[in-house]
Amino acid sequence: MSSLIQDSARAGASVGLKGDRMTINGGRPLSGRIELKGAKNLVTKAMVAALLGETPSVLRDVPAISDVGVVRGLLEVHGVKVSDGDAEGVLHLDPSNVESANFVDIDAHAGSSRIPILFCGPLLHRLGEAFIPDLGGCRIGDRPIDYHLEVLRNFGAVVEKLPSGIRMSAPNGLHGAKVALPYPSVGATEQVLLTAVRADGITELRGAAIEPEIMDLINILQKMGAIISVDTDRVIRIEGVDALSGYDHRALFDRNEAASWAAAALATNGDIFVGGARQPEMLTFLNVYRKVGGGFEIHDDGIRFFHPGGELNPVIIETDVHPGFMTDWQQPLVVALTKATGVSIVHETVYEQRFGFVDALVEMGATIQVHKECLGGQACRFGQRNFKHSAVISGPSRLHGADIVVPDLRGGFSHLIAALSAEGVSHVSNVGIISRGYENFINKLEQLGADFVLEA
Ligand SMILES: CC(=O)N[C@H]1[C@@H](OP(=O)(O)OP(=O)(O)OC[C@H]2O[C@@H](n3ccc(=O)[nH]c3=O)[C@H](O)[C@@H]2O)O[C@H](CO)[C@@H](O)[C@@H]1O
Ligand SMILES: C=C(OP(=O)(O)O)C(=O)O
Repeated sequence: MSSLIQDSARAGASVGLKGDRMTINGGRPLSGRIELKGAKNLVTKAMVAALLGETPSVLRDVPAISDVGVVRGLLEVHGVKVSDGDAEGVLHLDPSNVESANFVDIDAHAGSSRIPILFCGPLLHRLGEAFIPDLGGCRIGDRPIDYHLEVLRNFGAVVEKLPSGIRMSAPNGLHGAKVALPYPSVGATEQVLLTAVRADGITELRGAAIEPEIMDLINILQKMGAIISVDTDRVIRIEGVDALSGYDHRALFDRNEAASWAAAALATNGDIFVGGARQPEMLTFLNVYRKVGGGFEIHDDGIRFFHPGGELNPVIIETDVHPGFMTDWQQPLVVALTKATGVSIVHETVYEQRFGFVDALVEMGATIQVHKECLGGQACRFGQRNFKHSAVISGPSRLHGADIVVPDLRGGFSHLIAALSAEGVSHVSNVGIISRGYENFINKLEQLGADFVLEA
């Protein structure tokens, strides 16, 4: 096992560990049981929410992924004492010293993840100012932060762009506002929540994202003392309160990791029990999985995903905001679709550049073409903008081993399962990036019987 990858997950190294390479001998079905912890896309935000409390918080089921390490480092820079609990996956977050912290090291966190932008509201409430370094995250599109900045201005923040990041202040405090998002952005919705809960007065957010991870963040904020109602048609109302306390919360499971292992089971002819996965948050994924021909069984303690034998079916899907088909599920599923008999279409409507990873699949023998047009669904924001955001996948293809370089988190997982399902040997570089969002993926692959060697 690569100690580099495991250490990075614990200590929270920021990005991919270049040089980390796996040699994979493909063609073996992945089979066995793995356990999920909390969702990357909730846990990191829940950690930021602890900044809003006047007393310590306890977060449970925290995965050992590098994105958690990044947020931990940022919180510590701001004076939050973060310590591991007695049990695995428990974090204690004590924000009592935030006001006296001297955050000189903030630049060291530039380019590490997208989470720093969510520190704005809590820091403006506590300190009256915030400095946000340049953001990181997967390069799957331009990923602007214009909605975030506009939202913060609506609350009364003054935003100043600097060469190395953004400085923000709130000379007159933050006040509840009427906000309408042009697109239901997950991050901008979280920005509103984390800012409005302690703003003076009432906030009404229209066009909100309603992903399960956002609903769990609302659960946490309510535990802290916030007053938030979720109405129909993407409207969220927040009554600001004067003070919030800490929380004790078990994080929602990682449905994106669950979908990734489900795709791995299908692509490798395997059978994987994903402990901790739940049906309600995966309803849309399960419908597509069934249409493709994947087998699943729902149990109280998880979901079993398996290839039932026979041919897989092609599908036409469109990624979308919740309750649609999550964009983060798309990349691993495309690998399974290379094994389906016929033509599948995947129209990516959330990110304009999320098909870069298919070049490696084509090199491995897949037949995939990407197009600028909106294929197989409704016209989306990218149709007129020259982005290759629709993929046509013709199968079934027999993939063969190749030398590939992991481009991003989900693309990296897709490359892994492509190599595991291929005939022959593949060399996959830059695999450290995968530990941004997949806890102990090396151990899990070992548990599932994958045949590979790690080179540091
Ligand atoms: C850490 C985390 O939770 N990441 C998730 C989060 O990312 P993230 O919160 O960054 O994604 P958003 O929902 O904000 O982005 C959706 C779309 O809105 C656009 N946009 C967003 C903000 C903005 O200010 N301006 C703007 O134009 C983006 O470029 C993108 O095209 O939601 C995505 C969509 O479910 C997921 O793929 C990511 O895994
Ligand atoms: C796009 C993703 O994450 P991030 O927003 O952290 O880059 C993802 O988890 O697939």
